Amino acid sequence: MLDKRVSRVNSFLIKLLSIILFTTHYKYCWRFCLSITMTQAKSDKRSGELRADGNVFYIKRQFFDALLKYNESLCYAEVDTENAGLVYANRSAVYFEMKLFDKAIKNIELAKLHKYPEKNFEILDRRATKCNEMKGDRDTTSDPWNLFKLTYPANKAVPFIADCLELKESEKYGRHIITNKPLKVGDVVSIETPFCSVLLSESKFVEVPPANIYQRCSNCLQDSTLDLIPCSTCTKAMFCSQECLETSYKRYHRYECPVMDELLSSGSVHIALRLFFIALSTFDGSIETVEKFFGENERKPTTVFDVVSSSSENEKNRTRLLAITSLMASKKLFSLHQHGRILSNHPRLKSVWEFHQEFIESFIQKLCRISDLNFHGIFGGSLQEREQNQKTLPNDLQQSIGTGSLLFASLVNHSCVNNLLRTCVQGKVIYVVCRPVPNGAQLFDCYKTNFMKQRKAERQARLFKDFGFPCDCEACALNFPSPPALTFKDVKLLKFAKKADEEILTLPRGKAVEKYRECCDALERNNRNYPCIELCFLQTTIAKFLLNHARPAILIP
Ligand SMILES: C[S@@+](CC[C@H](N)C(=O)[O-])C[C@H]1O[C@@H](n2cnc3c(N)ncnc32)[C@H](O)[C@@H]1O
Repeated sequence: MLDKRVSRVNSFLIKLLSIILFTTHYKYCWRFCLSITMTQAKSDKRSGELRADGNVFYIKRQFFDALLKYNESLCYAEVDTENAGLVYANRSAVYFEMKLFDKAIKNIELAKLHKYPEKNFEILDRRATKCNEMKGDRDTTSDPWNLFKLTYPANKAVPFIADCLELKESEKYGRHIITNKPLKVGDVVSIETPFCSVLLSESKFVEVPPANIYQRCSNCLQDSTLDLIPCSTCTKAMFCSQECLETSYKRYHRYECPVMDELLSSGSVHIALRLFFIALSTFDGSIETVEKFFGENERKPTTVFDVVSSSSENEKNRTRLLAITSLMASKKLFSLHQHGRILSNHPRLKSVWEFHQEFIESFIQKLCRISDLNFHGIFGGSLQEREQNQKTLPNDLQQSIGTGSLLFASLVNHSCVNNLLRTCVQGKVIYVVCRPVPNGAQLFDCYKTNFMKQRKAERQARLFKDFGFPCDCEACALNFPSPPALTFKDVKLLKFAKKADEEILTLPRGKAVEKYRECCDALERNNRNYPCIELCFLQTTIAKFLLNHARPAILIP
């Protein structure tokens, strides 16, 4: 009994003490909740451990895993020590074994530039000589860019889209894109580099490749067969070239570098903050000028079509920033807690945040609302070679690797019976025509609610909830039947379509391209029968082909 009373008194005293401590030191408790993780520092010890892990994979001829470990090791290598040189030399050995002789030579040069021990230069020189002798041995004809080229001359103002595309505006559709020329199935109408894109390191919503940040360029999202160079300061960003490194540093990485760990685990916060950093750099770091510029141009609706091709790069970026902030925004209210936490602890931006918090919050809130309707997923194929007996599943063709803000694609409206397919090659977003489009007609993407996969009520509810418009596309207005109610009209074509669908992923690249072209022709010639099961099959087949063809040309064993 006595014990019980003592224990109750004790627990009361502990609670009282905690309350006193919390209230007297609440300032510090608050600070503790607010603190952020700064990016992990370089460490030769860690670099050495990772290199050793890479060597184990190299010996087992698991080159993909070896390169990943070497990349991580490079990121941790301290500046001006021999560690980086040793890793570059090891990477050159992997590329030599893979018969990628240009990459092997490039890595030998990098090793020499990064303090690789001079006494061992001889080993590298011998490898370089062999590379030069064996160069040309490897077939690189399977480059996806052979197929992904604009079908028509480029638009003068927007050079990455076909010149037949025009921007229109109407009460019903808002801004939208039409063609002033009939378009055929298979036509490539845009190849867009996102204005800003971020690599995902993890995501609650989609599966992201492991160690994604050591697989692709942090700036343009290219994979470069893992031949990347590290940021010289942080351990969480790699680049496909010196140019990408410098561009990224100039545009945003100088602000991201100290807080990369925090950004990479922050999901969609990352892209909103990156856009804010780009805005800041575009105005030479002056938040006052950013505020003035957006204040003055607030009511000036701008699109990518307003970018003046003869203007300076900085002028173009100002217009592009206005085009981003002119995109449609949702009405949701986003929590800016995480953004604020990062900025208020940022070693360079603390005071900017303190004195301009109101403007920064309203600017970031706007970006979050825009991202809700307009940011696109960026996809990439796995870089790792599969085992022969492992069947390729359509869902595995491309994985989510990043998020991007796209100035042109964000002007393309939705239809449940879309006439465009979207695919991604090396971080660029490509639109390919998948149904004939007559002169003057609108181009439509599909916001994930295709009539072949979902019934009308379900599609309409989702579109209204996520994008706020009542869809009355052809499929919704004419009540297109969804499978299994969808019937066939031409049994011969149905047989062809089924066979093409079965074999498109297993044919060698060249043969697959021929089959794809046959499918495009069949879709073009039989469009009058739309909708029917055989044409829907053909569309699924070309979609699969485009995803598969967009995968990296060189896979790593
Ligand atoms: C990515 S934006 C497309 C461009 C947009 N129309 C504009 O003016 O900026 C997406 C928004 O466009 C509108 N939208 C897209 N497809 C539509 C359609 N089929 N009918 C009506 N509005 C549509 C919706 O408001 C949607 O939230």
